Amino acid sequence: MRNTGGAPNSSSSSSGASLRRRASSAKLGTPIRSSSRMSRRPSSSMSLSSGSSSGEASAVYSGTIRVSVRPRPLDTGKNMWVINSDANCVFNREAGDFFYDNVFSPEVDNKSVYSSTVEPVVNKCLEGYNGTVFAYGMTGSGKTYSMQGGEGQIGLIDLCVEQIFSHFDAKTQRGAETKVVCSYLEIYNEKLFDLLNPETSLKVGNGTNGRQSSLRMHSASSTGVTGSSAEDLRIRDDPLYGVKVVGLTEVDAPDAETLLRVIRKGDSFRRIGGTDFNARSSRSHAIVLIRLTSRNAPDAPQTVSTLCLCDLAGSEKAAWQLERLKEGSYINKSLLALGTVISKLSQGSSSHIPYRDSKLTRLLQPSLSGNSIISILCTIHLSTQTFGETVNTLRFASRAKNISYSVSKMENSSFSTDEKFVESIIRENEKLKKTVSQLRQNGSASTTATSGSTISDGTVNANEQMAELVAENKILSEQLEHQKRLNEEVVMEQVMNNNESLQQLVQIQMQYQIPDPKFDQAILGLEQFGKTMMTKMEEMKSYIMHLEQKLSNKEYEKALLDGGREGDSEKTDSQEDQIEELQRALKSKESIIKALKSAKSMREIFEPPAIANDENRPQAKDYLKPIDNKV
Ligand SMILES: Nc1ncnc2c1ncn2[C@@H]1O[C@H](COP(=O)(O)OP(=O)(O)OP(=O)(O)O)[C@@H](O)[C@H]1O
Repeated sequence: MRNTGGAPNSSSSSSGASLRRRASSAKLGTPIRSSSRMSRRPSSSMSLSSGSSSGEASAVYSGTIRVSVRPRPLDTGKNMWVINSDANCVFNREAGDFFYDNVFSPEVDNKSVYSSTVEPVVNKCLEGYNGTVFAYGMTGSGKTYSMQGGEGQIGLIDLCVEQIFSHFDAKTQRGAETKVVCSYLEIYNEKLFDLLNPETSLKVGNGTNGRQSSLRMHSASSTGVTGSSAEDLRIRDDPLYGVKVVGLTEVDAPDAETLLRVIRKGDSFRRIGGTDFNARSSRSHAIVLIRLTSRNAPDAPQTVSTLCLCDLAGSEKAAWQLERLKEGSYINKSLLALGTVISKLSQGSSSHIPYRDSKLTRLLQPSLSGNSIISILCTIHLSTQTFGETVNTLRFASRAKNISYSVSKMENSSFSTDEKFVESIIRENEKLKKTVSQLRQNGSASTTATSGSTISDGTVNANEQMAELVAENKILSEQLEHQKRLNEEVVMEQVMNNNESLQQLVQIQMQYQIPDPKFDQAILGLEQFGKTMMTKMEEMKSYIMHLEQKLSNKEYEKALLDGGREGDSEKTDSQEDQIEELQRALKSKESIIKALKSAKSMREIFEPPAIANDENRPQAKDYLKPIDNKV
């Protein structure tokens, strides 16, 4: 038998000498492959370099996927494989030798596996890089044992939680702000379920007896599948995270105990059932998402990263139970899709990567397409009975080892202009709100403390604040011009909030009659703001028309598909996704119309005689011309 698809060289000779010879190279982190493959990969498994994105210095982490193999201790049958942990090699006379970053001995404990496979990824996550860890292997080979733990062994997920909180607790003591948020979902029969949504009534899926029954929590059963049957969740594109699961529960975890409790609860809703190789087989892919946010000081950049921990369902040959057969076919189909994606990526293929072929690959798309540092733990059986499956797993592992990536740190100093803009505008808005409430207080103080137009100290203070506000507003207006369309919905909301705050300021000035030349500057600033708004409105109007045109084309295409190709559900799904996306984008139309109305009302405020009399100065109304709201 020969290895193909990026698998290491086959060797028919005794492995001893070749293993030792290769050990030194493997330890240096240089994968043993044909020279052409080696030249495509970075020389070390993971490296940190400084890169540049959009003209800004940002740390870029380059490396290959870290691949480790963990054999399960043999219960019965003959051992078919030689495991050489020193050389990080798995060998079989027929299949050849396979080299990875780590090959563990069957006796190894979870802590040792953790320190070589997951800890380096978590370290990087804590610095602000996204990280993904997944356990892959045939049914009963030890994925859940590794990820969740069992038989006195703490799981890799728990060890992640420990590491995260020991780091964050120390950081918090040094004055940093930290936040941990967790989500947990499963993919069962190509549907997505929220494992942190216990509110939803739980039903048991069709068991082998074909009946439906209700359960509160799972219980291991060799005849039925247990777990939640909440609504199927949808995946959609997201400009910040690549993809997003709509409506997925996010739970704040202030400490390790809470996070572990949340994850355990999720575990309890996972679907399990019995297979030939595992009486408590996970029948779904389970994905824990832990989002880490930290800021060393209030003015320091914020670091955001996501750690994605996946316990995949195990591949298996055709099962004897009808329900297992159906699940098995979904599991195998999604693992096949993952294999295809890995294979294409490992070939450096510039052709289409079929991420949309399964929910699993679609969810892992951002990670696999270079947004995340990845470590894969492949679990294997050593027995004769499972020889074919083990070879398949090792080949998958070899292909994964060929994939290289460059991941950027998720720090808001390296966010795109849009994200920075939204962040800054939110901060500005907070400041404006504070100023407005201070002015309100000062204004009422001055009204009670003075008679006629005498100004109190409080009002002078208010004017200083207003001058600051004008300066801030100018910056804000400049930033506005740079914002891109993708974020327009969020941006419009923020712009309107600012607009409202500014209008409140003008109203306060009029109400309390604060005579100060600085106020004129404020008005100029507001005019500039209005002008910028108008330019933006025009841009948005044409963008909306473009979206509406696209939407009607898509609806037409979908109608054709619905009518002509009933069976092609994937195509129509993707069409529906696109239509929903467009409809969502079009929602901003409402915001724009609201903003236009708001701008018009601002124009009416700008008509106080003292300002309108100055003929040499451009008037707010020059910019704030009424606009046809029909777009
Ligand atoms: N390294 C190991 N050491 C000791 N026992 C193990 C090891 N790996 C797995 N086991 C045992 O083997 C059984 C099956 O393991 P596990 O449930 O982790 O398999 P799995 O790969 O998750 O299977 P599935 O895909 O069917 O869910 C369990 O009883 C587990 O305790």
